[in-house]
Amino acid sequence: MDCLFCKIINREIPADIVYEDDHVLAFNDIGPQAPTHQLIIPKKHIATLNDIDEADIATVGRLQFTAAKLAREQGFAEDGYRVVMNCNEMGGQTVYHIHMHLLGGRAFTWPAG
Ligand SMILES: CCNS(=O)(=O)OC[C@H]1O[C@@H](n2cnc3c(N)ncnc32)[C@H](O)[C@@H]1O
Repeated sequence: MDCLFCKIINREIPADIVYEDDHVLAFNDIGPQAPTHQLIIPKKHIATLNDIDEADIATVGRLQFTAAKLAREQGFAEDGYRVVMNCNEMGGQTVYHIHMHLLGGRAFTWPAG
């Protein structure tokens, strides 16, 4: 699979991993946009949000559950944080393995750019 994030899951490419379980991996983003910027990805390769099917519902929910867990563990759950998932070109997606951005440690504006 020529997928950057699958290569990280398989440890073919290094990453600063902050969480892992049977279904989900989380690691620090290489180009952080906040004091904390981590990516939470399913171990199952799903290219975009449009490719999610009924069988993936629990897995996608695990991304959000993990985001809240990481926010609590890193001390910004109560202050507040941003989670973002981008879909396809106009959504800004550049890595075609779905992932939830967890951004914390600063205030975020709305609407997002
Ligand atoms: C523009 C948003 N595009 S995106 O929503 O598709 O997000 C992709 C994210 O992956 C990050 N990224 C790319 N390569 C690596 C890597 N090797 N390790 C960690 N993070 C990476 C980018 O910095 C980017 O924030």
